[in-house]
Amino acid sequence: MDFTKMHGLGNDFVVIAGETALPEGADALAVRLCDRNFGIGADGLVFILPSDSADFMMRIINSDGSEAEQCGNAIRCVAKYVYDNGLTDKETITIETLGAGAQQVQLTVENGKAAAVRVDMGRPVLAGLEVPTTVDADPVIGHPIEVDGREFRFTAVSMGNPHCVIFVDDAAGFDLHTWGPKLEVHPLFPRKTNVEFVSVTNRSHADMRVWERGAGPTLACGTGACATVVASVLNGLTDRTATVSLKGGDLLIEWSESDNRVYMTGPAAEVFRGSLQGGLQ
Ligand SMILES: N[C@H](CCC[C@H](N)C(=O)O)C(=O)O
Repeated sequence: MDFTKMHGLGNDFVVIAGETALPEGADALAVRLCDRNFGIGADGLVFILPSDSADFMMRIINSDGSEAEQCGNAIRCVAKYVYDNGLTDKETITIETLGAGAQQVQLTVENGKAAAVRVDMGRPVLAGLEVPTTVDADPVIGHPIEVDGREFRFTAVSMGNPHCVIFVDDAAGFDLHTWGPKLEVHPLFPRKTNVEFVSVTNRSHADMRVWERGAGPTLACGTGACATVVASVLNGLTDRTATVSLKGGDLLIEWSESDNRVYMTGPAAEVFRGSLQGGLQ
């Protein structure tokens, strides 16, 4: 069983193509392969599968074995993989995910390889009960949430997966490891949540650090960057097009006023290829 190690701004994945459906035990396999000491090491395990409604389907399993509905950095990696490996010759393709259906993906090709990738990440879901949260409001902006005696104010956004966006003075210096895991499992989020700490520097730029549901601290989060710009607009802090700087690099995000869809542009990279001894067991 061959695999390809890829990343989007350091948010890294083991990518497996060629299966016709999600294999039995994909959760346990993700835990094993994503282990950075005893496995390959990655934030998630990604399967490229056939689709009835798009050119390809992507399914993503976090390193803790939980399946996510959507993954922005992984979808750019999948787009690069299918083009670079000749599974398609189209530079505009569609990829289906559980959380957003068939999404249009535009490749920028350089020297025969996909370089930058622009993804239609779909429409944000802002109704609190649909994110989901337990807050019956639409949208949920600046809502109080308390953990260990400390109160934060969050804005809730779903990009197919849930996000808890909190504005702080210094995202890069914020104590992500203390507060991220507590907020990830807060009862206000029935399906847990990704947590973004954001400091806005001007109308077209924000710094963001992320604690991901099911993966912990990652260097970048594509859906989180989308949620960051949506929340920043809802809070009157940025314009609808902004660059989000993550620990692993920058993503350009546009929340289009005309179609209410969020577009994400960023890189994807292949690091190495390998084969799994003993297949998918
Ligand atoms: N951990 C996320 C999935 C990966 C999202 C992130 N890596 C991205 O690039 O969007 C979740 O459980 O919702």
